[in-house]
Amino acid sequence: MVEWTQQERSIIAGIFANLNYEDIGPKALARCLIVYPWTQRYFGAYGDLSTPDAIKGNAKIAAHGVKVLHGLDRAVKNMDNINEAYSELSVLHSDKLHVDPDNFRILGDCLTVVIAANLGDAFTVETQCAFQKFLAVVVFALGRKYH
Ligand code: HEM
Repeated sequence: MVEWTQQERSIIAGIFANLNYEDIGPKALARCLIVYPWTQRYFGAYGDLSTPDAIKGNAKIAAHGVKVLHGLDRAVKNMDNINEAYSELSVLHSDKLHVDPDNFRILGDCLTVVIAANLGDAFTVETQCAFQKFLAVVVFALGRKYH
């Protein structure tokens, strides 16, 4: 079981309490698709992804970016039982969507970049440590139902 310090808990809660989901979610997913283009293969039904501008202006991608970010709320609200919180989403991404689980880490990295750019100096080393740990636990939980 993962142990969280009070400081880690308050940093994670603080990041999400101040997060603009409609801004950060689309930016993180768009970066993922642009910087790591093989991740586009799962979004074939989303329309034009042919250029970085097309991806950044794609409303379906933007909406899905918001949805993914809200998917992380589940972990924030269940810090002591993240595996259980993600068991259904893990099955979905593995059995139904066949998303390569390496991509979870990649998306997490893109999210880190976007949040860091947004927070500027407030994204301290302590903030990055707590957020990185949080993402590692989420990525592990999402990968649990792969077989
Ligand atoms: C932080 C990691 C991730 C979280 C929290 C997450 C969360 C979610 C959520 C909440 C949904 C909607 C499920 C539903 O409709 O019931 C979803 C669907 C989906 N996810 Fe993820 N996801 C993550 C990573 C990824 C990655 C890395 C990819 C591919 C590169 C991906 C591809 C998809 C696709 C293709 C769908 C279905 C979209 C659709 O139905 O239009 N996800 N994800």
